[in-house]
Amino acid sequence: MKEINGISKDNVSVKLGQRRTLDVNGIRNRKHLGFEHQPNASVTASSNTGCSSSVMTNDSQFSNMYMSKQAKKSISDMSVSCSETSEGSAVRAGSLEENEFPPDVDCTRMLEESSLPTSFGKREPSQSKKAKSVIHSLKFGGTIRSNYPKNKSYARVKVFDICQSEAEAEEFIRLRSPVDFLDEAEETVDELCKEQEPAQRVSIVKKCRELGIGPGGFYRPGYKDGAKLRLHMMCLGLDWDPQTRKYRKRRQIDRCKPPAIPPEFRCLVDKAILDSLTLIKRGSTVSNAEDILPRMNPDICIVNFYSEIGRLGLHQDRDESTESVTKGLPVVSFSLGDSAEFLYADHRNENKAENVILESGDVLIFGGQSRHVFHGISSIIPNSAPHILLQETKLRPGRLNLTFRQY
Ligand SMILES: O=C(O)CCC(=O)C(=O)O
Ligand SMILES: [Fe+2]
Repeated sequence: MKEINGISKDNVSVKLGQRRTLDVNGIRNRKHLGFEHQPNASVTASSNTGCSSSVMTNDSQFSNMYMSKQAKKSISDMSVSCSETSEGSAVRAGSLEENEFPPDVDCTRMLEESSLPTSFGKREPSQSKKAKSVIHSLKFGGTIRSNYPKNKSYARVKVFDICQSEAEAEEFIRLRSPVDFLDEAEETVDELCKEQEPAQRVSIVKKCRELGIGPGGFYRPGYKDGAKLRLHMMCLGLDWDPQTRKYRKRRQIDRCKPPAIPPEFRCLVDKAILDSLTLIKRGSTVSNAEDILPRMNPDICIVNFYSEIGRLGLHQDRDESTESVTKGLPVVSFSLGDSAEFLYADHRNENKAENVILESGDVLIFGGQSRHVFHGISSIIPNSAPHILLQETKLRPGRLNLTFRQY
C-alpha cells in the first residue's frame, strides 16, 4: 500500500455517488468521453473501488466521494482531495502561468476586452500602477457592481459570469450534443438523456453564478508582479489573498466583502463529512472516527472556476489558523462541470505527483494527517461535464470547484 506521509493512497480519495455508482462506471464514462488515455485512471479507480463500493447508496447528494484515506467521498456533484507535508514553502505561485493564459474569450461578450491582457509574453503592469490608470469596468448586462466604496481608488474588478448567455448556451449545446459523446454500442442517447442531474449540483452552480456576478464575485487573482492565476476565484465568508496568503474580511483588490457561505452549502459539507466518517468507521477499527477525520464548521469557501485551459500548481492549503491546520480540520472540495486531473503528493514536484480524475459531482476531503498534502490541478478535460448539468445551468466550458475550510 502506498503511503503519502503516512497516509495510504487509498485514503486519498473515496468516491460516493449516485450518478456514477461505481468507479468502474466512472471508468466506462471516461472511456466514453475519450479519456481512456488518462494515465492513472485505472489506478485511481482501483484505489477508489475498495472504499467507495462499501458506501454506495442511493444518496442523491453525492456521486463520488474522495477522501484522504480517512475521509474521501463524493457528492452527486463533487469530489475531494488531500495533501500533506510538514514543509511550509508551498504556495500557489506554482500555478502562475502568466505567459500562457489567453484572454477570457469565453466571457468577453459582456465585458471590456481592454481589461484583459492581449499579450502573455509580457508581464502585466503591477496592480498598484494599474489601479491608478486602468479602472476596470464592472459592466454586466448594462449594470455595474454597485457596492464599491465611494472616493476610493481601488481597481474595479470586471464581472466574470461562469454561465453563458442564452445565445451562447444554445450554440454550445448545438455544437456539443450528447451524440458527440456516445461510444457506439455502450450507451444510447436515450440512456444518456434519462440521467437526471441531481438538483443539488444544479443549484450549487446557479448559486455560485448569482453570487459570482455580484459584489465580491469572481475575479482573476494575481500578484504584485502582474502574474495571474489561471482561474477565476470568488471567496465566501472570508477573503483569501493569494499575494499575502492571508484571510481578511474585505478583499484588497476592491474592498468588497465576500458574500456569506449559503446555508445549503454548509449542509452539504456537513453531510459530506458525516458520510466520510461513516465510511471510515466501516473500514477501520478505530474507536473514534473523528480522531482520523475531525469535523469542522466552514467559515471560508474558495470557489474557483477553471476554463478549459485552467490549472493550479501544487500547493498546500495552510493559510488557515494554526489551530485549524494543526488539528487537521478537513478541506472539503466539491467539483462540478468538466473533469480535472487532480495532482497530489507529499512534495512539490509535479512530475512525481500522483493523480486522480475528479468528475462533476465528486467530493474530495483532505483532513487529519492528509491536511497538508500538496495538491493542484494539472488540466481540465474538455467536454467532460455532464450534458444535463450544462443544459440546466448554462455553465461555461470548464470546471467549478468549491473548497470549504474552517479558519
Ligand atoms: O480545484 C481544485 O480541485 C483544488 C482547488 C484548491 O486546491 C484550492 O482552491 O486551494
Ligand atoms: Fe488547495
